[in-house]
Amino acid sequence: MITGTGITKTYRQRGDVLGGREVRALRGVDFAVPRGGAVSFIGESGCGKTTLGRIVAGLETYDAGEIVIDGTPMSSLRHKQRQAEFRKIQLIHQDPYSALNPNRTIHQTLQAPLALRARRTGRPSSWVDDRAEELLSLVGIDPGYVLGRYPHQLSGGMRQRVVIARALTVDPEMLVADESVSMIDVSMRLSVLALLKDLRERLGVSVLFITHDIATARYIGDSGELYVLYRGQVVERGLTESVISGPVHPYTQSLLSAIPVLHGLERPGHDRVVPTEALDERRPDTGCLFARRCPFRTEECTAEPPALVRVAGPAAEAAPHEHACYHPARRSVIPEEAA
Ligand SMILES: Nc1ncnc2c1ncn2[C@@H]1O[C@H](COP(=O)(O)OP(=O)(O)OP(=O)(O)O)[C@@H](O)[C@H]1O
Repeated sequence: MITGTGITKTYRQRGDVLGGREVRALRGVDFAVPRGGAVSFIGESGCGKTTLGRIVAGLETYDAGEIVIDGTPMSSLRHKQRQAEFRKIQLIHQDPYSALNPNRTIHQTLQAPLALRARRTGRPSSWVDDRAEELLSLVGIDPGYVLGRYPHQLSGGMRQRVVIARALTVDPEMLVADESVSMIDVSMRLSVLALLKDLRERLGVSVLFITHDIATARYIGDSGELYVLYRGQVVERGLTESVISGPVHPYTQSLLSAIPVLHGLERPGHDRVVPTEALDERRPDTGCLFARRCPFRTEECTAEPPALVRVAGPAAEAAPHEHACYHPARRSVIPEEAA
């Protein structure tokens, strides 16, 4: 189980006339990813998704909050121990062109971390090659074909699978896939998604998925949870299906309304949610961060920030459906027509 509480991160950007401005990338984010679970974070560009993914994978520092891995708070550990714990969480680099060393064969790429693992766990050196073959088969590629080759000799899809095989060399508990930095094309994206889903089912590895595409979040996290991030804050969360089929926060509704109608599943309604005002990060917010763009705002919204609370109604679901809004309502969403 991997949890985060109150994760906060502010970047100081240089080059401003006033000598730098602060960007509050994350403002107290709480999350929990159970073992074998799937959690997706969704939100528009700049909402802090990539920052969160990098923090969870131990690649970025945070200003406040706590990450707990299998019951151990990371703040209680020394640097080396913390690194060892964060190794349980592997970020899958979604740019297979730069993620692999071009001067190393796939065998060399996998051999280095596996040899380290063999030493740490007292396994014989013969285990290294067997495991490399096993991992490549697991991600659906023929070891005989790829082991002796260099990255440039492989297709983009194969390279992406090698990147995932390399992440698996340390037997991670969780994979973090940040699709918002993805450089791969649509068909490759789909096969990576299918592979992640398969690995989750077969290995019990949990998946933290970061995307701006609600259809992707639905596919990857069909039995998991969806968190909607807006300007560094979770504004709605719950089981993926309940959030998608019954969003109550106007921001989630505006995200959903941007999905093209593909199968006639989403029906038009009368009160489409459309953000009314462009965002200006420099204006201070006193209440709800979405208030300035929200068509349902009242005075209350700009006075005090709303807390994350349970959606009213029977609470029979495995994970509570929560929202941070003074005017939550199941408004119908009008998706844009597919061109
Ligand atoms: N290293 C950095 N230095 C300064 N500001 C940063 C840095 N990294 C991110 N930011 C800022 O923090 C905010 C959140 O960025 P982040 O990349 O986490 O968002 P995102 O939701 O992943 O966006 P995208 O989908 O475009 O990747 C943005 O305003 C961004 O400009």
